[in-house]
This record gives sequence, structure tokens and C-alpha cells, in this order.
Amino acid sequence: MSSITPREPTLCPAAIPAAEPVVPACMFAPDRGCVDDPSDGDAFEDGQGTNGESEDHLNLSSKLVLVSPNEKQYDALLRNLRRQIEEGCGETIYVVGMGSDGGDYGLDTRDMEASVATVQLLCEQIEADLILLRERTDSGGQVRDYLIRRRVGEEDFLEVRVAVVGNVDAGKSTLLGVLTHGELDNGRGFARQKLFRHKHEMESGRTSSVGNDILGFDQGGEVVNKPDGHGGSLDWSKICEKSSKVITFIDLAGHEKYLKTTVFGMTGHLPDFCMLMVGSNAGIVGMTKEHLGLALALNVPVFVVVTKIDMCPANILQETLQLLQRLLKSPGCRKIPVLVQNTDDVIVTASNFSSERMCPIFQISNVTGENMDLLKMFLNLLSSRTTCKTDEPAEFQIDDTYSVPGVGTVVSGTTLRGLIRLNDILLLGPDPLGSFDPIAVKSIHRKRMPVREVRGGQTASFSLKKVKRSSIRKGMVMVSPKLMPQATWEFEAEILVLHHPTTISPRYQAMVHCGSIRQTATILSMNKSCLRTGDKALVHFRFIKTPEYLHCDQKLVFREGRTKAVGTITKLLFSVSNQAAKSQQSRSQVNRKTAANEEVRSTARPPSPSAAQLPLKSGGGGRRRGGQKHRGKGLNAVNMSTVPAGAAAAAVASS
Ligand SMILES: Nc1nc2c(ncn2[C@@H]2O[C@H](COP(=O)(O)OP(=O)(O)OP(=O)(O)O)[C@@H](O)[C@H]2O)c(=O)[nH]1
Repeated sequence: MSSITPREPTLCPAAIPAAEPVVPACMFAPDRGCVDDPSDGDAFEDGQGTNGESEDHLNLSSKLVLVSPNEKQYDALLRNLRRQIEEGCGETIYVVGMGSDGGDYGLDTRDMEASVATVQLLCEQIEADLILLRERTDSGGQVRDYLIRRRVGEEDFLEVRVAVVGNVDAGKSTLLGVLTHGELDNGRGFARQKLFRHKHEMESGRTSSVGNDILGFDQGGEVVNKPDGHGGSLDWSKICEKSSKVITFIDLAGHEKYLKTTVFGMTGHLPDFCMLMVGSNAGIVGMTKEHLGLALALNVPVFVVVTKIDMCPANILQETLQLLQRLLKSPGCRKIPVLVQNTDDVIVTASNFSSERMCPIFQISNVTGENMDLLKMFLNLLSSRTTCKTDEPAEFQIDDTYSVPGVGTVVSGTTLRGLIRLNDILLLGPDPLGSFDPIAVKSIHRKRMPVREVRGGQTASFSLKKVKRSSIRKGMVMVSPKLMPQATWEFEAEILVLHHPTTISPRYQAMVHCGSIRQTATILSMNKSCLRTGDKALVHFRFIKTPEYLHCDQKLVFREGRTKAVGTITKLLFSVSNQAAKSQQSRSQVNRKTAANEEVRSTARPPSPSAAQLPLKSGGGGRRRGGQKHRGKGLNAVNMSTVPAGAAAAAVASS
């Protein structure tokens, strides 16, 4: 037909010849001349029959359908395109001149012109642009691949988040410096200087924190970021204004000692994709496997970028690629490695990438810029994996907090679902008691650009009125009151132990990473007496400090030192309703007041306003070092009356 993103043929990694270092990308292309001819298969998807005979008799699968569609066909084509655009979060790759089964392809010039005119019309109706990606002509005729991308206003842009992982010195920060500042590296750390956020990073050349960098593409797929010539920082608002798509890179540390931060970046920043960087000369070393395992455990599709090809002897590069292929195809990964060598490969891999099984491999140099254009084109074609339904109740997860002079408390994070508009009232929580409090959204920024609304899948920051920064933790959420949120102390998860030096048994404690939540939890019980590396079990957990806002089916990472387990939440076991938490809060306040009054009565003789201050000054509500009000003690005291006994004990132990 005319249509649709190329489908991934069913592939079995075992079928890949062992001698072949990596699968050529054309294996995935729905065209001729490569390994499997998809037209050989007799199964068709979407109710379509062979050679354009669809079940609904609209002939939509024919390569000629766009030449002169009748009214019904046109409506069906429009519906299909709308659906594809929705699934691709605002964009899709559309092939003109090919039957949907891939076997029937090629149009003559007149039919191609007529087909493109039809697609133009369809695009106008859905307010999208048609961008030619490639054109192929052979004896069968012409076939063209187009990118169809929804038009966005100055205030809007499509957003894709890419986590950047890999061992120390793989060239992560350097690549991001090259991509976002448009200047090549000198091989001695020039490009990464622009990205480091801390003095110690400048000095050691090591990333220690979760960094964000953006790369904007305009409607035609050109990079918007321009070198400023002074080595200064980029103007994010300007980039966003000019971009129709913005890639946010979550730059994560490669060194093992920063693994906790790297895990947080992978779970808390909700990446759509993971870019695993491998230094061609160093190969699969250090944290490479660890980071790959993390991405796989969290179901984040991975592509690999092999760097430093300018300085690597050919035999070492081949060795690295072969090792990489072996690792990706191993039973633990079950990926299909695909080497990307030209623009055709980029289109085919980008079209099939969200299948999660395919793993494109790029080979680049940050110094000579070799293959950088292929990587940029690939990034421009990636679509977000979060489809947004704006009619769903809103949920926003907080991954950082700031105090901005003149503005107040600002929270940043990711909109998980729904739509949040200026002046909306949301519930912020859970606090240490499990309650959620209403807050009004007074301003919204996306990538430092003020906007009026934010949708599911988009990152944003909000300034909050009359909320102290100290009362907000990473892992808290802002949700629509319609959700009637509950905070959870205990939950059950199905976990797989990736590594543990001995055995894990009940009462074991480790850090749970779940979305942007990062809190120690205790194992209360499990359906096995103990767990070793490689074991799977249903485990009952309890947070030790505060209840959290959780969902069933959320992925989690459970880790402590070298111990690592991954899993999925299967049941929420002990939750606190907002109402219960609130009444507990007011009871505690009354108790505190009464206690304070009694103390006043017993100590103040005769009672006087100034005397009434005394016990408060010397008690838990006074001021501490640095003039900061000490909230912790009071809250912990309240906590203990509401939490399970063990948790209260743990709170005492930790205080
Ligand atoms: N010759 C050459 N050198 C490179 C290339 N990419 C990076 N480098 C150099 O490799 C060194 C390490 O690069 P970084 O970008 O700091 O590595 P990293 O993966 O971010 O390291 P961490 O931040 O510690 O995780 C720097 O001196 C870069 O200049 C490349 O493609 N070719």
C-alpha cells in the first residue's frame, strides 16, 4: 500500500548466522533483496488479506489505494493515519508505493504524484507536515518513506527522553556535548566541559549527578541547537520555541560509586529509550552489563553507541562488536543486534525500534564526527513511548525540588498521565502521615519555557504557593482529586534477584527505587525461605519511613551495595486513605496542643503570655542549628501513632 510503518517480521535470534557480526538493518525492511521475504508469509495483520483485498473490502492494503481513493477509502485512510499519529505521540513514518504486505511495491511517476497529493491532503486535515525521508526506484517503480509530524505551536514540542548510560570514559558526556553544542571534541575532554555541573566533575572529568541536556529538531529534522561561540550555556527556551521535537538526554554517571544516582535516573526520570555507550577500545567493561541489565529490567528499549572509532584499531573494533552481539543475543537479553550503516538503516531501525527486541548499534567518533548524522537522524525519528490520553485524571511525579529566589518552591518531574493546566487544583502528597493536600498550579515551565498546560509523557516544573520546600520529597506526586489517592506502607512484588553474595531472608532491608521513589524497605515475608542470585519470589515489603503513592504493575529495583533485585508490584497491601490520614493529623495536632497546654499549666506560675513561650522554646518545636525550624521530631512523633509497630521502631532507630 501506501501506508503504514514497516512491520517487524518475526525473527528468531537463533536464525542469525553465527559468522555474521550483526544483523544488517535491511533484514527488517519490508522490501526485497534481504534475508526473509515477508511476502512469503501468509498471515496478515489488521484484517487485511493478500494483494489489497482487505476484510472490509476497502482495498486499503493495495499499493495503489492512494492514487485515487473513493470517499470510503479516503475516510478509512484518514482514520488509520490519525490512529498512527496518536500511537506515535504526534508522528509516524509513512511509506508510499508499497502494499501493506511488503510484497507489492513500486509506482510509476504519475501514480506516485497522485499518491503524494492524497497524503498531502490527509496531512492538511490532521494539521501535520509531510517530510520526505528517502526515495527508492528500481524495476518495480518508486517507493518513498515520509515522516508525518503533527504541527506544533511555538509553545509546544514533541518530547522524547533518552537515558545515557555506559561505563566510565565511554564518552557519554562528550557525545552529549558534541550533539547539543554542535562542536566536535579534541579527544582530551573539550566537549564534555560544557556539561559538567560541579567543580569536582570539572576536576575529575567524571559525571556524578543526573544531568539534563536538550537537543531540538525543527519540523524539517534540522538540529536547532547552535554553538554560542562563547562556551556558555544554551538558551533552552529559544531551542524549545524553534523545535518541533526536543530530545532530553538524561546523562547518568558511569562510575560504580554513583550507581545509586544512575538507578534513580533510570527509574525516576522515566526514559523512553536508553542509549548504552561503549568505548570501542575498552569494549564491554565495568558497568556496561550492569547498565544494560537495568534498562532490560525496566523494559526500556536500548540502542548502543560505540564511540572512539577514530582511535581504535580495526581488529579491536570488530572484537568489541562481536562481544556486544554475543551479549545482546544471550538468553538474558534476547535482543536482535542491528548495525546501522546508512540512512536506509536508520529509517528501518527507527520504524521498528519500539518493538523492544531490536537493538540498533551505531559506531561513531566524537572527534571526527563520523556517523554523527546517522545518530542525529535516528534521534529525530524516535517517538515517545507514552501515549497521552488527556481525558485521564492527571498524575505528576516529583523527581526534584528547588527554592527559587522571588518565586518560592519549585518542583520538577514527569507528567505520567492526563492534562495539567494553569490554576488547576491538584493534591500534593503523601506527607509522612499519608495525607494529600490541595495546591493550586500557579505556573508551569517546560524546559524553562513558560507554558499553559502539560500532558502525559511530558516533563515540567511547577511553582507552588505557600508550600515549604522542606515539606516535599522526591517521590511525592501531584494528582487529580478525582483519583482519591492513597498512600501505601506495605506492598507485594514479584522479584528476581540479579545478584546477592549470600542469601536474602525476611527482615532484610534495602533501597527500593520505584519511579522517583527512593526509600529503604524491609522484607516482611516471602513465599520462599531465602533467596539467592537468580531466584524469583513473591515478596511482602514495608517502607521504613513514610508511606508512598504506588500502583500495581509498577517496576521496581531493590538494591543495597552489590545486591540487586528487580521486580513488579503485584498488590498494595496496607494503604492509608487521605481521610484517615487527615483525621490522624488533626487528632495529633489536638494532642500536641493539649500536651503543650498542660506543660504550660504545670510549669508557668502564674501563667502569662511570655511564660507560655518557655516550654515551646525548650521543646521539639523550637529552632535548631542554622535557625531552621525543626519539623522532623514533631512529625516522627506523630508518625509512630499511625504506622505499624515495626516501622515506628525503625523510625526511632534511624532518628
Ligand atoms: N579520540 C576520541 N576520544 C573521545 C571520544 N569520545 C570521548 N573521548 C574522550 O574520552 C574521554 C572520556 O570521555 P567522557 O565523555 O568524559 O566519558 P564519560 O562516559 O562521560 O565518563 P563519566 O562521566 O565518568 O561516566 C575524554 O577525554 C574525551 O575527550 C571519541 O569518539 N574519540
